[in-house]
Amino acid sequence: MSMIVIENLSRDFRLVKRQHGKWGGLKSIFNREYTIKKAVNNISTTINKGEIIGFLGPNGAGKSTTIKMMVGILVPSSGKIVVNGINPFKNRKEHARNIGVVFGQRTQLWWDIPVSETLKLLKYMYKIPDKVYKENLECFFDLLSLGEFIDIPVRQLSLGQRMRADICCSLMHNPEILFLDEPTIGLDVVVKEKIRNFIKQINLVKQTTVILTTHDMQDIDKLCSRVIIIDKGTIMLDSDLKHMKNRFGNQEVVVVETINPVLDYNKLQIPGVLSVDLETNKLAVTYNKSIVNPSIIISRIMEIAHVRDIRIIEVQTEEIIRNIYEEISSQE
Ligand SMILES: Nc1ncnc2c1ncn2[C@@H]1O[C@H](COP(=O)(O)OP(=O)(O)OP(=O)(O)O)[C@@H](O)[C@H]1O
Repeated sequence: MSMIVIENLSRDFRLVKRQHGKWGGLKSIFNREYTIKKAVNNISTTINKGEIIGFLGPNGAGKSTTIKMMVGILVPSSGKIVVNGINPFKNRKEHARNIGVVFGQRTQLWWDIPVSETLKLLKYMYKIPDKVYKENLECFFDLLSLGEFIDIPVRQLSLGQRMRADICCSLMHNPEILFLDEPTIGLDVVVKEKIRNFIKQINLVKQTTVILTTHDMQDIDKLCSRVIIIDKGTIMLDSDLKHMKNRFGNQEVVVVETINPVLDYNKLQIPGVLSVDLETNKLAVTYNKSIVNPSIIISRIMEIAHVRDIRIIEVQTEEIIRNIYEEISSQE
């Protein structure tokens, strides 16, 4: 079932053109000229119920602008956007009941009151039935360890506690879709892991659709089944995560520890081998796995060395995304 349908969606911003020279500032007051910035340029995609989408792109690519249109706080310049059957901008009230939103950089909680009071206010605002409120509070209490800080005013919370509170509040009304903008930014590894496990669990149990923007590739690896990469307002890649890894991450490295130094390493110059790095008693062979099978490389190594240990290292998502960004920028 389609949860979000986007067709030829664009959003322009009108920027005042700076006039140069001595009288430039004065001239631009009386005779304004504008340039048009195409922040989102004719994008189309469909997101299904229960998907967790990593919405990626370099700084200024158009991620936040797209999310703001999905959330209903920015009106598109052209094109169509339907979220759970609703036009987000025209039916903002109805839309608000369907979505949860968390921006990592700023909180949506009331600064001076404890999280427990905020939750009661949300119950009232969203008209959350007693049963749903109780069930969700019980479920989120343990998963997010709310007990540590639920009665403390928000302004006294650490970043990790505040983020857990924000995520809890965004889900109390059982939204169909959760928008997360950099949910793990600035958090320590333990809290990051807690938040990722929580999102995964909610997605599994409630089939909540999740749209996630992040610059942390561990978020992508641990959560997302699909990634959409945007740059200069245009979708550059919309792919299943596994498929993306196969397409762009076709390199692996065989790392071998040897008993004696390897002398005859020229025997490893076979088609598909990209590089051979040699240290005393250590050898790292990088190869294209769609051209050569690691077993061939390993058997060649066995012929020329006494092996103590052998490992195959997969290329990390971080590196794959970096390769894709580099490829995108080299096409400009
Ligand atoms: N209100 C605005 N007025 C003018 N230009 C804007 C406005 N909002 C965004 N832009 C421009 O639109 C482009 C896309 O911005 P956007 O914030 O959507 O990028 P982003 O992918 O979210 O970047 P980041 O990862 O840095 O948050 C940028 O060039 C930005 O300067």
